[in-house]
Amino acid sequence: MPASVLIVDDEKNILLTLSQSLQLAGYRTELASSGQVALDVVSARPVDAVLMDVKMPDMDGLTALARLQALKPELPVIMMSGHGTIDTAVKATQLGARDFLEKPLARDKLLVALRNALKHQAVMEELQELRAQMGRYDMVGGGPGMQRIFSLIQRTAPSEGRVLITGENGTGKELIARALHQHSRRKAGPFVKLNCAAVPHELIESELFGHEKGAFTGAVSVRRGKFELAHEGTLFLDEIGDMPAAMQAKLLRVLQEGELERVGGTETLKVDVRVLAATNKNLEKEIAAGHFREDLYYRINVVQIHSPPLRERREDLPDLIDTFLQEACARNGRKPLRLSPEALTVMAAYPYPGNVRELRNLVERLAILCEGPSVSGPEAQELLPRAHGLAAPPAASVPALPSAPASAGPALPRPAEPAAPAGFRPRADRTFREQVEDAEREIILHALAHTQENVTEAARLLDLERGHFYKKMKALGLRRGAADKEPAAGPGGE
Ligand SMILES: Nc1ncnc2c1ncn2[C@@H]1O[C@H](COP(=O)(O)OP(=O)(O)OP(=O)(O)O)[C@@H](O)[C@H]1O
Repeated sequence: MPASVLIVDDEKNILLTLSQSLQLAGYRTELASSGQVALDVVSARPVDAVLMDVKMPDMDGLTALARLQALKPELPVIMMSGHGTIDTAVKATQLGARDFLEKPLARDKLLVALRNALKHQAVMEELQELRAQMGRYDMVGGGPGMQRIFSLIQRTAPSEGRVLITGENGTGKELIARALHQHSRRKAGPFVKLNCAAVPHELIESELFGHEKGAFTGAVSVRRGKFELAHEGTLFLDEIGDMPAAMQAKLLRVLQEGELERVGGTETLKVDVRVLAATNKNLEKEIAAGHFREDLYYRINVVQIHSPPLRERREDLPDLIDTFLQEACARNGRKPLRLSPEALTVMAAYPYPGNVRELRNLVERLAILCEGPSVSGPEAQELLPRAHGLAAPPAASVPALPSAPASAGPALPRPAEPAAPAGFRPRADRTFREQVEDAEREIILHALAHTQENVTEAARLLDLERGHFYKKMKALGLRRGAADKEPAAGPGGE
């Protein structure tokens, strides 16, 4: 349907000439002889754009513009005037006019202004829609990759279909699983997670199916498994590619029959669970190598959602950085920080082998270490792992960071131990104590980054007792972030 333009002018000839001209260009037109009539039309029915004279009796164009903006702030209005002064044009723009044209109007200019206004409008509407979707899914990113994911979530969530979510570590697979649950018919039920890679092989069966009292040494009481806990809800099997072969066969049976027995039990339990699974492995290759059952693969892979690595969707970086920066500033009780364009350029060039999780950690460090109010290019450069090959900047306020892998490999490599902050330079403007604290903070943040924010694992890596590690974090002003993956109870706790 052609776009409709409301033309507002007290001169009848102008109304008719403009109307003819716009209709010839393919627009529908409505005519209003005063500001008040324009307001009535806009209140009564949808209009795509307004073209309005400034000088009119009764209500002048600027007053009408202010009222139209109050009524429909998103409606694009182009003002026109035969007596246009710079002052009037500035005022009109301040009031929200999209453009200002001088009379007599040149047809070409008018059509270009109108086309631009409508295009701008369409982009704004699209953005609003995306923002609404992001808000709905707790996920940030307006690029084509994320749009595809939002659209798949929207279509898949309400079904009972099993979904396999693939992608490198830290790309947001768990967020996708949670969004699928939150928008499913099971949303009032539980969302239960099991990280198959985090549970010792000998315990995975009892984690999934539960056990009876005395089933094995240490089974001192009956315990319900994740399947039972997820009854009438969703079970998210993270890192399913790491599930031991014997368990794959047992899982297949539950998926086929919806029945299970607790370890050491004889009673058959019926469960109503939707299973979502995620992996950073290529399961087809795992099948070819004999590590994963093909029949299980087809059972869990009814719909596949791939979460691309961050380096393949750099267009999402500004939004992600902005969101994480504001969150981190609020969490650390500091005024909002801004990223300078130079800092954004530096950050956009980094490959993020640890994907969004790594970005989030880097931004958290910025919020803790940068003095602000805006992050400079050298500060951002100093923050990024050196192995990325960026030239060392002159002395900056952020201490140097340890090396990290330069390649953008398929998964975030985890060193056995976090490296000490190599390249740490003494600084004349910090006391010895402050520099020691800076270094401690760096080591802790680095350990957390390499254990995917798992506090227990990070403490273990640094050979610190967990309670001591917490105290140290607190003393250094580091709080547990929202992304903290510390399990609440038992391995893979939700
Ligand atoms: N699109 C996004 N918007 C906002 N935050 C995101 C987005 N994607 C990922 N994150 C954040 O990045 C971190 C890692 O996300 P998540 O745990 O979902 O990744 P994952 O792919 O499941 O990782 P892993 O494979 O290591 O378990 C979390 O803090 C999450 O909130």
